[in-house]
Amino acid sequence: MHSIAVENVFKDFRIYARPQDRLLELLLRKPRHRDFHVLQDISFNVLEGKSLGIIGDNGAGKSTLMKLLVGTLQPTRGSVDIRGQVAALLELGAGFHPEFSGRRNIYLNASLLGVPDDDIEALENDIIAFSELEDFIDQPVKTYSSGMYVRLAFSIATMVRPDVLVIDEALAVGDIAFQKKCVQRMNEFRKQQKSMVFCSHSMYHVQELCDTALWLEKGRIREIGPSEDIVARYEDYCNSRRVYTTGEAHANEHANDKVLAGDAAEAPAVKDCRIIHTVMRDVDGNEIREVEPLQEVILELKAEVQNDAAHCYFGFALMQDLEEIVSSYLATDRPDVENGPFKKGEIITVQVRLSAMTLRVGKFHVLGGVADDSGLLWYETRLSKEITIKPNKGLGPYVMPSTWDVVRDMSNTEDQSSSS
Ligand SMILES: Nc1ncnc2c1ncn2[C@@H]1O[C@H](COP(=O)(O)OP(=O)(O)OP(=O)(O)O)[C@@H](O)[C@H]1O
Repeated sequence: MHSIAVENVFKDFRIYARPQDRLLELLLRKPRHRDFHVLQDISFNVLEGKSLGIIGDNGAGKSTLMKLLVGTLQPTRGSVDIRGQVAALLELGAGFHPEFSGRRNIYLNASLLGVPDDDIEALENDIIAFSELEDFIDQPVKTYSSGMYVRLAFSIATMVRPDVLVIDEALAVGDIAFQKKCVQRMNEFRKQQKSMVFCSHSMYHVQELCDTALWLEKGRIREIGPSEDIVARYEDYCNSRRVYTTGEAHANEHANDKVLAGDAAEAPAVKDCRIIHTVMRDVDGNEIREVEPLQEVILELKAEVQNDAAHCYFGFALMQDLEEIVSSYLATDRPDVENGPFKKGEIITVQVRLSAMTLRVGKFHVLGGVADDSGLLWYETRLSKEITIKPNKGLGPYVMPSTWDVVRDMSNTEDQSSSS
């Protein structure tokens, strides 16, 4: 059964060239606006217990869609149906009264979400503890920083145990430690078979937290499907665009090549190489998502060459929390590793064999990357799926290959002296 059903939704905003046109339109009853089609023909379902990520460029219409879901905006056409109690975390500070203290706002918000006063009393301490705002909870929220606002709003929205949680980009505001807590809380929420819609520019969080992802482009659904696939294709699209911007010099160089080759009418320059996948394999070549400490493993990226005479420099990194590189392996430092020139259409498989996996605990991703010939612009990157280190005995984050030796010198023992 679905908890959210969106059918053929359109949303237009009226744009007035001058503020007074709005009034004139009312008075003269003649249109003085133009319609801006922010969302067009949006349809999707979220099944009970499932989570949907909404991704897309700035201005694609994500926040507008979230507001339609929670009912703060009405669609111009089409229908939105949500079953059950919805808690939302949308615009910063929305739903808070700025003059009230954090504590009063807990009551205000929770009762708006339909929680009876007695229940709010029981939740109050947990909400405050989760938000870590004990010292500020009796201050008016207008004195809060944006991070403090989000802490309180997130704590309230998740603590009141709604059926559907709608969160717009909230994680970006908090610090890393609080982000981790939020992700944990959202995962617990999923385990309780509640539904969630989560809008974010963090592809990592969308991949980790959402079953399905919806890619909005200029107000229309470009793709919807398993979050891993959609995120990968969106990253591909972003990477190719990044080449045109941060890699302008590089792209121009190729554009010039084409002009010189008499091929001026060709489409804009494309990046030299596109990564098809990044995976970790065991020594028998099987893809693995779990690894034992000290296991011999292979990091692999597969790429397609998209331009003739391309020089590509490959690299890998093991990433924990996607913030921290724990080790890297870069061909830019290694003249012995093949770097081309490659031919357009070639499929290249690059492997690095690690004789021992020295991480002892936790989860990580393998990041595969391709740099241009300057070695400075990593214009294409692709993450593997999450890989877990199998539980094992020991302490500390690392394990090193080791051998033991015990040497016994018996020359001073009694046995030795009596026998001599
Ligand atoms: N009330 C409004 N009146 C007119 N235009 C609006 C209104 N609200 C949003 N828009 C426009 O609608 C488009 C989509 O905005 P929206 O905030 O939904 O995008 P978004 O995908 O959430 O962007 P971002 O990633 O930057 O947050 C933008 O061009 C924005 O300027």
